[in-house]
Amino acid sequence: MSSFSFPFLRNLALPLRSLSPRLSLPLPRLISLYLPSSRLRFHGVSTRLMASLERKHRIAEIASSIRVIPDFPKPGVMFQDITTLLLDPKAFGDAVELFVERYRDQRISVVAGVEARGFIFGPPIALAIGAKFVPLRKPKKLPGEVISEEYLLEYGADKIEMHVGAVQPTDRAIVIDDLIATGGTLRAAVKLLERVGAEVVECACVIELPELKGREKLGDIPLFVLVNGA
Ligand SMILES: O=P(O)(O)OC[C@H]1O[C@H](OP(=O)(O)OP(=O)(O)O)[C@H](O)[C@@H]1O
Ligand SMILES: Nc1ncnc2[nH]cnc12
Repeated sequence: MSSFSFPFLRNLALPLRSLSPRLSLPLPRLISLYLPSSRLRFHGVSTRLMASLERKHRIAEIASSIRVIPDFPKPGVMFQDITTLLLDPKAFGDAVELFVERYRDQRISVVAGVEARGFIFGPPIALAIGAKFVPLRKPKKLPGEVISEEYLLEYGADKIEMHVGAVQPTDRAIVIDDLIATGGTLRAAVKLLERVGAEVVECACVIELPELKGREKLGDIPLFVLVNGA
């Protein structure tokens, strides 16, 4: 958002240019020299407000790009389909960017992604923040020695596995998935990481289904989500 989106700055620009024709300072710098401090404070608040509105707009676009399919894969489930989000590069990029903004300066060394849809969001986040990506896979997919955790789902039971040696006790990890429903999957992921001594800083999902109260299963581990699903 340029400073000149704010009308009072736009109005100030013309007289300043004529007052200081020989000054070769960039216009924003020129304005900051002339503006009273109260105006600067106002400008700071406006910039924060614009950033917050911009963030809300990006989140609304992400939410509207997710398709909801009733009764899939079984009656009564409102399936949150993120494949339509992936078809929209702006919304997909914004989703990744919002996670990157949150974790960039938190010394995260591991991004653990849950199969299958955590494999879509996890790797670009890991690359952007300079962390390793660790896949948490469904049973019998990983070729090396594994540890595993079983869990219950909204529609069935499952198990996830992690390679022994992929995560060290010194690692600071986040767990990424597309969605939290009952929370069983993320709880199993957290348990895997904690069993090898890593610190789990937070779990992060694009979508939360708040009615299923999944975040309560995570205990003390914070959960960060972008949107609520129906
Ligand atoms: O909070 P929970 O109740 O544990 O459910 C959330 C999990 O369910 C979905 O995956 P699913 O198990 O359907 O596997 P898939 O991604 O391989 O389709 C989703 O991607 C999460 O991983
Ligand atoms: N309602 C839902 N939509 C998409 N994935 C899910 N995983 C568990 N519940 C789900």
